[in-house]
Amino acid sequence: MTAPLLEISDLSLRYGDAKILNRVNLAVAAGETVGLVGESGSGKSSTVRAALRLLPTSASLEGSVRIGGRDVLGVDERELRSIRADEVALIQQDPRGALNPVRRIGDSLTERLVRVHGERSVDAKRRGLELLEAVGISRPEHRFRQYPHELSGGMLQRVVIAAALTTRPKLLLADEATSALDVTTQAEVLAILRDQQQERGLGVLFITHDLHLAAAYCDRVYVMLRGEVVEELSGANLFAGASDPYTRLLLEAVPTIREETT
Ligand SMILES: Nc1ncnc2c1ncn2[C@@H]1O[C@H](COP(=O)(O)OP(=O)(O)OP(=O)(O)O)[C@@H](O)[C@H]1O
Repeated sequence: MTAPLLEISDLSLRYGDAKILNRVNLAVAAGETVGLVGESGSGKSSTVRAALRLLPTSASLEGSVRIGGRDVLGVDERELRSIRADEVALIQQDPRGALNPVRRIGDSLTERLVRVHGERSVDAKRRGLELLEAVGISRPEHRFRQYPHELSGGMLQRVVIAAALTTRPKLLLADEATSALDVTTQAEVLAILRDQQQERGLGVLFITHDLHLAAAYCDRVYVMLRGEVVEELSGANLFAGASDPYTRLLLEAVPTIREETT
């Protein structure tokens, strides 16, 4: 087996006396979709943000995170920027928060390629347009010139996915990336992510509250409780195979959780 794209080992996180993560272990290999589920506050987002060193300075971290074999917690700022630029992309729940409201879609889409990767703007534009088409946006030239407020939430999330893919990451961290979308748009966006993943052999860490979605969409699923990974199951076996009492409780509470999140 090849080395995982993301390997989190014994990761612990504290803010002062508050212990947020306790010896978290998880891995994502190329081509794999790995779910991370657990109730609100269990530490899912903190795990992802810690993996990218996107935490406030008050955070104290122990353990190790390797992305593409590189030691994220040990590298200097320069190498950290290179890991973030080359290896990984983060997609969050709110596309409006991810896009600058006063910049055109096209500029948001191409700026990392031009500014971080030094591509010529004409090449960046070509790639941006190709990706808009790939994520199912019609008339990409027209959309390129528009501003975020002119697009629906579903369309914007497609733009965010396209923007995440511009720099050809190997690993996608999707933190409730489809949770704010209506069911039909969610299904479309998930299908696009799956296509892109298969085409590029991306590894995806997929954080979700939705256990049915995790079971259907993920190859493997980690279950978190109060900052710890309590169980790891295959997606297909999530509902039938859970042995941890908390996982069982979480699964039994599914209708309630789904109502709360809609
Ligand atoms: N900057 C911070 N300072 C102190 N505590 C924090 C900070 N950020 C997060 N926390 C705490 O860490 C815990 C885990 O939060 P986190 O957002 O990782 O959970 P989550 O599982 O992603 O929840 P949700 O699904 O609601 O986003 C929570 O108790 C939260 O209050």
